[in-house]
Amino acid sequence: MAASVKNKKCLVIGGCGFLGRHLCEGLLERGWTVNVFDIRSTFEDSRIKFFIGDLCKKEDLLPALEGVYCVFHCASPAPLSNNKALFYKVNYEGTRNVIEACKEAGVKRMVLTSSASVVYEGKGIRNGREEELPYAAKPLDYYTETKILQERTSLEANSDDFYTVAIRPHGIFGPRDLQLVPITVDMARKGKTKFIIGDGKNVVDFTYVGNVVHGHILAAEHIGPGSPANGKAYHITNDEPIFFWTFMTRLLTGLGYPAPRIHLPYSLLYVVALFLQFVAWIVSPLVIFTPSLSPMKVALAGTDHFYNCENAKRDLGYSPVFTLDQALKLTIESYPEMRNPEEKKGS
Ligand SMILES: NC(=O)C1=CN([C@@H]2O[C@H](COP(=O)(O)OP(=O)(O)OC[C@H]3O[C@@H](n4cnc5c(N)ncnc54)[C@H](OP(=O)(O)O)[C@@H]3O)[C@@H](O)[C@H]2O)C=CC1
Ligand SMILES: CC(C)=CCC[C@@H](C)[C@H]1CC[C@H]2C3=C(CC[C@]12C)[C@@]1(C)CCC(=O)C[C@@H]1CC3
Repeated sequence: MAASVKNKKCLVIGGCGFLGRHLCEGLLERGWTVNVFDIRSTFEDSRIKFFIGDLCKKEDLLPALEGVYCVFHCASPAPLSNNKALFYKVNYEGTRNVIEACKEAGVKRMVLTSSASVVYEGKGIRNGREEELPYAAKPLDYYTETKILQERTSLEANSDDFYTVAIRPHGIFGPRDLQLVPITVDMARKGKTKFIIGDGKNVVDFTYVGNVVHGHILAAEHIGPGSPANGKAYHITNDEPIFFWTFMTRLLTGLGYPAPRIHLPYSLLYVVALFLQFVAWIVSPLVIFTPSLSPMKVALAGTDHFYNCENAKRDLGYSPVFTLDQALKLTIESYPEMRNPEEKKGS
């Protein structure tokens, strides 16, 4: 049964990021008192108390944890940054630090933002269930490798004195998104979205940020003494699997760009991505460069990866609040600056 959270105080670690800020807005609407902890400041809100610091430093965290009922840990370095040292420092060592600081400050609950990619290693996943999918034995990138360590550490910390739960969103998109929409538009403006990787029939989940926020808040309201959610991981999706390339076509055409139309062999692109990754590794002692075509991106664009969220429905009372149609409309409308500048000239 969901606990009453009226005026309970939470801390959103990573609250100045894409998901974090939406989470703060959702929590405030739900009646929570919200503190934000982040390494940077990106917005102001008189209802929120901001703490700027590094989650890897306990002395930075402790003041922000005073009187906190639940911590939402959704901080991470940028998923596609490929910075191995930073991923380990923040996602693994930093999360251990967050757990220690929570216990020292007497915080009893933590909701971790994990990722559905923790079970993904480039092979197709269709309607994947949490209890049927092991952690990826061969993660495709350092980000995923450290998200696995982060989730495992967080769930192992679960006890009757400190309740933890992990939310595994997949392919989050929405207003103020820093990954999916900006990268896709950048590719479109460089003429790189005319290609379809593979046969274009791979089915995936994309999850609207409002639904991810809803899942996080439900998780915080449900963990506690005797809850089946304690120490568990939950897939949170839109529950509307879609062809990856149908989603991309709707996003691109909705922003005034042409639809992808030229098929390229998946295996060829994957080999090219592996070669570029090898070259980047060879030259890394001299220069750091992150190829835009990575094995992870190619795999995500060319294989099935959609997940079952029945466990979240059963244990958390989750169901998506926004449909994919509503979500795409809200997202496209929120990005006037991302529209194709050529469409005006053509009209
Ligand atoms: N975007 C997606 O599609 C998905 C995201 N996720 C997970 O959701 C969470 C949020 O992702 P998203 O909102 O996209 O990411 P963002 O990068 O937008 O937000 C993360 C925030 O955490 C901050 N941060 C990073 N390092 C530290 C640190 N050492 N101390 C304090 N704050 C720090 C970031 O600051 P800075 O920008 O300066 O690094 C940023 O403000 C992440 O855990 C991610 O793994 C899971 C599935 C899909
Ligand atoms: C037309 C075309 C190929 C556009 C590129 C879209 C990509 C930028 C996104 C498609 C799937 C997205 C995705 C993530 C980042 C952006 C994409 C690769 C994550 C890796 C972000 C962090 C996660 O935890 C998992 C996400 C999986 C899906």
